[in-house]
Amino acid sequence: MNDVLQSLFQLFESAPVLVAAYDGFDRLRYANKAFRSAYFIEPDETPFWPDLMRRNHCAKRGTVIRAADFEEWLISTQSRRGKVGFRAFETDLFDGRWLWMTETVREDGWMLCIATDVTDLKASTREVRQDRDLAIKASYTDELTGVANRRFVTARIEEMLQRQDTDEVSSLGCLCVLDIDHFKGINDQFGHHNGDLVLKDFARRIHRLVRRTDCFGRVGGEEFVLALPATSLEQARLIVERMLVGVRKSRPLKDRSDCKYTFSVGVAAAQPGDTPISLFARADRALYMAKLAGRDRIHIDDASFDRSGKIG
Ligand SMILES: Nc1nc2c(ncn2[C@@H]2O[C@H](COP(=O)(O)OP(=O)(O)OP(=O)(O)O)[C@@H](O)[C@H]2O)c(=O)[nH]1
Repeated sequence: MNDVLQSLFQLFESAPVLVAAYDGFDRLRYANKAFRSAYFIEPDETPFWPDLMRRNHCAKRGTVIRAADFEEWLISTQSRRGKVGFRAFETDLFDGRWLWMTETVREDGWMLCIATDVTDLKASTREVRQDRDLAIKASYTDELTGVANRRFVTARIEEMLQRQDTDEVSSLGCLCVLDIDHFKGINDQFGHHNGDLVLKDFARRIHRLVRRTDCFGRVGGEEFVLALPATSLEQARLIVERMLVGVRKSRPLKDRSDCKYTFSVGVAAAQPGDTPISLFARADRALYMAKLAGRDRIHIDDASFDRSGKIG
């Protein structure tokens, strides 16, 4: 086996295809020579993907990013990156090359990237393919905040519910419904445009605390969901508590330091036989309880306790 691994490693190093592996935290753990050269990575470096993209973008090298605002592009891309088992797309580099990039993702979040140079391939129809990729991206993205939309998140919840390879109820995962408190009041007091900025601030803050294996998206006006596969109620509670603290500190409007906001969360643990609708209904009921109890808090669905017997 060691011989095979060694030969494989040598083949990767000499191959013209770009090969890389990222761990569940999106840290580069392996890149062959072709990959390191395309993205300007030293042999002993293991950067996080966002840092790698940011530094290459600043130096105008590596991937060409056409978005006007790099950080907004990053949030939008990260909210879908590594959340599906496999995807493939065309991308171009500052050096003029076009790559056909594939991403294969394991359940624990590790990702294998393999890219081939397709610069000379069907260049005349490239624009059509790019338009198709942009349309696919748009169909999964919430236009205002850039995070995933209802369609994308629902598909991830379905996948979470299909992973019934365990008897432990708590390890199927949890669904959280997050809703900004008194959002109508924010619109009324600060105006609709500023209300939009609050929504964007919320999406950005929550997104920072979302793990690669989780999925966060906007499903309605001021309503968001967070799917946490293979996560116990106790772990879910800890994750959401950190989000509540982060949002409490936020002052989302530059010129209005008096503008602050909170949100409430309902959490339900997935049960065997659940559908996205039944699970969402329980989390939504828990959200209602959190609102009733005074807002700016988390409420865990009572049935989730009953069935798992304990928290976690
Ligand atoms: N600025 C802005 N407002 C939106 C958007 N979508 C929905 N809204 C507003 O969000 C508000 C939601 O208000 P409600 O559902 O009454 O709830 P709330 O005021 O947040 O109160 P609680 O949820 O009970 O804490 C409504 O006034 C909507 O018009 C949007 O994209 N941008």
